[in-house]
Amino acid sequence: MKHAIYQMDIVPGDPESNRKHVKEWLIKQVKEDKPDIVVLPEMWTTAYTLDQLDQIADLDGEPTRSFLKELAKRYQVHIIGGSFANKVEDAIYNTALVVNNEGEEVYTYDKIHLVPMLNEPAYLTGGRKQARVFELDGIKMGLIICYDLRFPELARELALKGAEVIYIVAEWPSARKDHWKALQLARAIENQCYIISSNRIGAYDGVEFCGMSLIVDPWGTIIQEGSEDQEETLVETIAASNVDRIREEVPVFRSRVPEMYQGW
Ligand SMILES: O=C(O)CCC(=O)C(=O)O
Repeated sequence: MKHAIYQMDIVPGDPESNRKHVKEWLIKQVKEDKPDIVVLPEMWTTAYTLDQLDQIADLDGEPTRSFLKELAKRYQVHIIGGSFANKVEDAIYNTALVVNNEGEEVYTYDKIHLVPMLNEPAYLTGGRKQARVFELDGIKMGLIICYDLRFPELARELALKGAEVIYIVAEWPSARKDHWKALQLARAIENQCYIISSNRIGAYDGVEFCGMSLIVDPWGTIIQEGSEDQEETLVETIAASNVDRIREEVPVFRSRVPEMYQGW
């Protein structure tokens, strides 16, 4: 499955302009080197303009949901649609959306863990729906959002539900870039699955973001790594058969003793 991961910069507080930018990028990708699936970063419509979200967040997923569905259908590409601020009644969620290449919504997820360091809990509501595994082209996939990466329980839960690939959509700051990389390697090694991330570059409100989008294979080897400061696209074809091979070679899942980890 050929991936194109977009490590993009984001215009703060201007969803229209970011949607236009993503559309132009996708059309170019499809023309040059058609991917099967594309991946966008966290909060790519607005960036972390938390104090403006009440005015500029999507309402019940619109218009970003229709925008992504239309793009996916027209260009016949699956879209891991990063995440966007999404107002539902009085609450604003950090919502991720996945659509298939027929323009159908296959998964939606609200970021569970909110970031105290960015004051997220003052503006956003944490998701309380269980993360699920979804399937595209016969590959089982999970998705987490940025700070969720620090909670191994969540990635493990997805792996136990069968995820062969876990996507991470992020706006991860440069100040903690070593954690960004190390945690992704750990999640790939311990869960023996692909970890594929899209992180923004650029800066907002004094916070710099570190790019370094990654494709890590189920052995924990980095097969692609984005730069720290350039908009760029990582293109890579992955084969889910590597997951089974590595799980046979080092049979961690068969060696688990779950009754010893209760209370996790
Ligand atoms: O955990 C971190 O250090 C960064 C998390 C973050 O920036 C986010 O979830 O948006």
